[in-house]
Amino acid sequence: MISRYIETIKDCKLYTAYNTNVDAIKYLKDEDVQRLVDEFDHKEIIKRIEEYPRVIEEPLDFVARLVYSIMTGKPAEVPLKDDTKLNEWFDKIKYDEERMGGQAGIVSNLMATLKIDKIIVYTPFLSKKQSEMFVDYDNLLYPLVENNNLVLKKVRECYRDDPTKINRIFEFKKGLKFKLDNKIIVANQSTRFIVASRPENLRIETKEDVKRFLPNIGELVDCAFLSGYQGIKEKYSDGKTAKYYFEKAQEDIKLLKKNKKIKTHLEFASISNIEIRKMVVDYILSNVESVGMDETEIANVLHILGYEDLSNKILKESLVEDVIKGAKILLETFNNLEIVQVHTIYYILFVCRKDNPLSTKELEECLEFSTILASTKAKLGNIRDINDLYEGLKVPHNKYGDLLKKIAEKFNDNGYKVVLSPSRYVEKPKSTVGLGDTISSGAFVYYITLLKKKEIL
Ligand SMILES: Nc1ncnc2c1ncn2[C@@H]1O[C@H](COP(=O)(O)OP(=O)(O)O)[C@@H](O)[C@H]1O
Ligand SMILES: O=P(O)(O)OC[C@H]1O[C@](O)(CO)[C@@H](O)[C@@H]1O
Ligand SMILES: [Mg+2]
Repeated sequence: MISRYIETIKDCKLYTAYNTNVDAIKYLKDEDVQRLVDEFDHKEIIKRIEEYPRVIEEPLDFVARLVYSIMTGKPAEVPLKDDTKLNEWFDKIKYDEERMGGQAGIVSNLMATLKIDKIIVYTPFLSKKQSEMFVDYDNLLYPLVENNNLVLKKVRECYRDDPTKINRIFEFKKGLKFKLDNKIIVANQSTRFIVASRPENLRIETKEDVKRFLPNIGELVDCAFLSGYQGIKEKYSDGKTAKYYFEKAQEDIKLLKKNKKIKTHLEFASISNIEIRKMVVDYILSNVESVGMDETEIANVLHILGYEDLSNKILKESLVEDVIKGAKILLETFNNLEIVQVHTIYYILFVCRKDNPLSTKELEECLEFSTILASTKAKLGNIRDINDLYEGLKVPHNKYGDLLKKIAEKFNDNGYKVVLSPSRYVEKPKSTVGLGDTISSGAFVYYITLLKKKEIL
C-alpha cells in the first residue's frame, strides 16, 4: 500500500513559497506552565484572557493567550511585536529542539523525503542556518538568477546574508494540568501555541530578480503550494502597506500560471489580524484552485463572507454537517476553486463539484494517503524516511470514523462530491506543529498526480 502511494506521487513537480523559519520548540510540562503563570498575578492573567490580545506586546499577553489555548484545547498562532526586549524575554526560555518551520519549509522537506520528482522552494529570508534546516536531497531546489538566467540549485548552496526568523512553539499534551486562581486547568487536547515572529524587514514577496522568472518556474512544475500570507503586516515603517504586498502576491500567482495552467493551493493559517485575514480571502482565495484549512479557519472565512451564524456554529459545535455546508458555500462563492479541503483532528474532507474528474474512490485515496502522513508525523515527531509511513499505517482510524463517513456520504448529491477520511488519531502525539501542513500537502500532491495521470494537467 505504502509503495503504491509513493509510486503514485513520484512524478509530481511542486513549487512552494513563501514562509520558512526555525521553530524553537518547548514541550511544556505541568511544572513549566505552573512556574510561568506564577510569575504573574493570576487575576491579571484572567483579565488579559478576556481582553484577548491579538498581538503579543508584553509577556502577560503571551501567558494569557497560551493559557487560553490550553483551556480550550485549540491551536493558536499569535504574532510577536518586533521588539528587542521582548525577544530577549523569550530567549531566556530553554527550548527542547529546533526544527524546520513554516508551511513552505515543512512541505519542502516532507515532499523531498517522499521522493517526489522535484520541489522548487522560494522564501524571502534564507540565512545559512535556515538553509541547513532543509533536507539534503537532490530533488529540492532553489531558484537563483545568474547572468540573467534562471538557475536551480540545491537549497543548502543558496544561502544569503539574511537574518534567521525564529518562531517559538509551545507544545502541550492532553492531560497537562496547572492551577490558576485556585482552579485546576486541564488540557483536553494535545496541540501547540505559536509565538510568530514578525521581523519588520521580512517581506512576504518574490524579489524582483526571481519574480521575472515565475512564468518559467510555472512551466517547470505541475502545481504550487502557497502559504505564509499571515506574515504580511498592515503597515511597514517605509510606508508600504498590506495592500501593496497582497497585490504583488496575486500577481505572483498569475505569473506562475502564465505559460502553463498549473494548479495552485492556498494553505490557510491562523491569522489573528482580521484585516489581513480578509485580504487573504479577497486577493488569494479568489485566485487558487485548491484551499486547505482547519475547522477554525473555515469558520473565520465564512464569517468574513457574511455567514456569521454558520461560522459561530462551527466554532461552538464542530459539526461535520456544518463544515460541509461551509465548504459548499466557498465553492459557490469562488468559481476559481475546484476543491476545498478541511482537516480536523477527527477527519480530513474534500468537497468539490460533481463534475470533478476524479471519482469519489480516487478522492478518498488522496485523503487516506494524507491521514497516514499525519499519523506518522504525530507518532514519530517527524518523517525522515518513506519506511516511517508503516508506523503511521499501524495507527487505526479513530472511533468516530464510521459515523463521520456516513454523515458525509449524505451530502453527496447532484451538485457535489463530498469525501471524508477519518483521521488516524494518535493519542499521545510526539509533536503536533506542522501536522496540518503535512496532511494538506499530502492530499494536494496526490490529487494533482491523479489528475496528471488522467492527462487533465
Ligand atoms: N494527535 C493527532 N493524530 C493525528 N492527526 C492529528 C493529531 N493532531 C492533529 N492532527 C492533524 O493535524 C491537523 C492540524 O492542523 P492545523 O490546525 O492546520 O495545524 P498546523 O497548521 O499547525 O499544522 C488536524 O486537523 C489533524 O488533521
Ligand atoms: O506565520 P509564520 O510565522 O510564517 O509561521 C507559521 C507557523 O506555522 C507552521 O508552519 C505550522 O503550520 C510552523 O512551523 C510555523 O511556526
Ligand atoms: Mg494549518
